[in-house]
Amino acid sequence: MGEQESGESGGGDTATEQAPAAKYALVDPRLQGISDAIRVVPHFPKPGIMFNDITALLLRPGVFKDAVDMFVERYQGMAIAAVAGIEARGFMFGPAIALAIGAKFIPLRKPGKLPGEVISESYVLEYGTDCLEMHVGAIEAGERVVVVDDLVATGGTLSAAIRLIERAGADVVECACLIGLPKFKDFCKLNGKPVYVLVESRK
Ligand SMILES: O=P(O)(O)OC[C@H]1O[C@H](OP(=O)(O)OP(=O)(O)O)[C@H](O)[C@@H]1O
Ligand SMILES: Nc1ncnc2[nH]cnc12
Repeated sequence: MGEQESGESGGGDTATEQAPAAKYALVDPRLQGISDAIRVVPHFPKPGIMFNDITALLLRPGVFKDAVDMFVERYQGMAIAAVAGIEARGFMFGPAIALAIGAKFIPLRKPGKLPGEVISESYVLEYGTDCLEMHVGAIEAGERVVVVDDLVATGGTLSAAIRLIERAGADVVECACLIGLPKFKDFCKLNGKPVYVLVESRK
């Protein structure tokens, strides 16, 4: 696999030359179900954005479990102390992964939501700007962390998450997303950290 780790890349050229329905068949059959369960909504939340909606996947317990299982299989046994989930959609996958691998879950929240002392990092989005916050003391120096979100587009959100965790002295082992937008293929790593993506956005 390349520096942008991808669940779809393991089958090499043979997989990418298949008809769309068989795109992931030679890599891991679960990936096709995951890809098919993601709804693409054109022009949401504003014109020109092809919105990848994971709520349809959440309605299908078998597919939802496949996605969580694939991350669990990747990170179990890697001495991961914490899974950091990005609000809001990273909260839908991160806790299940954390429990399964015996790690703590750290919510990285949008501004003003955490009651304790926080550190903050701002970032630029595909459709705006935002900020992530983490409680001081949630993580200890030297701990190994996986950052989880549903999707990577520009990589700005994950980069802010990495900066937050590194400011606390912890080690980001990898970032994990269900979906990578095609333009993200141009990135190799974010802040020097690998990004593992299960499927590429269909449109
Ligand atoms: O790679 P990027 O360009 O940074 O974009 C990816 C981020 O955008 C979406 O979240 P959004 O900010 O829309 O917030 P939400 O989860 O609260 O809807 C998505 O869930 C990622 O967190
Ligand atoms: N195209 C997209 N679909 C869903 N979430 C997103 N976050 C940023 N870009 C997105």
